[in-house]
Amino acid sequence: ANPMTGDNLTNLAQDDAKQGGKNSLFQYSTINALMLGLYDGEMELKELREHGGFGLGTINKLDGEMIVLNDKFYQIDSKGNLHQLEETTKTPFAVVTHFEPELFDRIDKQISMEELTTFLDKKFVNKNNFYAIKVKGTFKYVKARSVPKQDKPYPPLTKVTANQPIFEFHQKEGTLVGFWSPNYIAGINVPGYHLHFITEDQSSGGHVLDFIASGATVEIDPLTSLNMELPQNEEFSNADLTMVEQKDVEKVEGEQN
Ligand SMILES: C[C@H](O)[C@](C)(O)C(=O)O
Ligand SMILES: [Zn+2]
Repeated sequence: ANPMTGDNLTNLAQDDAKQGGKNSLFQYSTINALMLGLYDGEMELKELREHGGFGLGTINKLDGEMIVLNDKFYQIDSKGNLHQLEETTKTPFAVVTHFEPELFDRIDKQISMEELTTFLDKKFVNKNNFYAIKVKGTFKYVKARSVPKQDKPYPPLTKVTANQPIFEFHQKEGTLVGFWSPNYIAGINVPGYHLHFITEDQSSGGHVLDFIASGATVEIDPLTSLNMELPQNEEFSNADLTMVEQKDVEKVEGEQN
């Protein structure tokens, strides 16, 4: 058919729209919904992958941490064990993009999370854009958590993370996968840094609380659009998503102590 005829254009547009276009941050549900204990979504990983093969999230029933890397989906369960996820798995909250880095750097000395985030803050010149971040290399130390699978009635995320399992890695090869989001996104997504970790030997990882990198590559993909899909279920429809304290989100996402 003539490439310029409607059907091809429509298909192209549909493909692009399906993928949310280039440089787009896709998220399913919102961080406030997750904070309230909305741990069951309809989005299958097969569909999520259409929006990006790079990012993070969790799994229905809050069954562990999810890392999305190179179009594959990994779960870190509450024992710290890594499992590759079936594409029929569903997620209640996920953030992904088609990772196409535009900024590159190399770390050849020891650098803490504090130092690296300060360094990256300077790179994120447009504080109203989103940025996807990949840090791959050797880590002197990584402190990460996972979350145990929950039963109904689901407790709020603050309650779950109050006794979260913590994993510490020493002298490990691995990759940090995640995002930096502007402060105005509070309530929708996690302002600032949200990083997950997967070891190179694909044995473990988790939601990053702290780290010291000692030799790694840094790749950044500035994201200039946001595509959010809202769960169409009873719980989401009935939730008062304004009933979340931002300080609780900071506590849940950062170091508890
Ligand atoms: C609940 C889980 O820790 C998740 C989605 O990685 C996060 O909120 O940071
Ligand atoms: Zn996380």
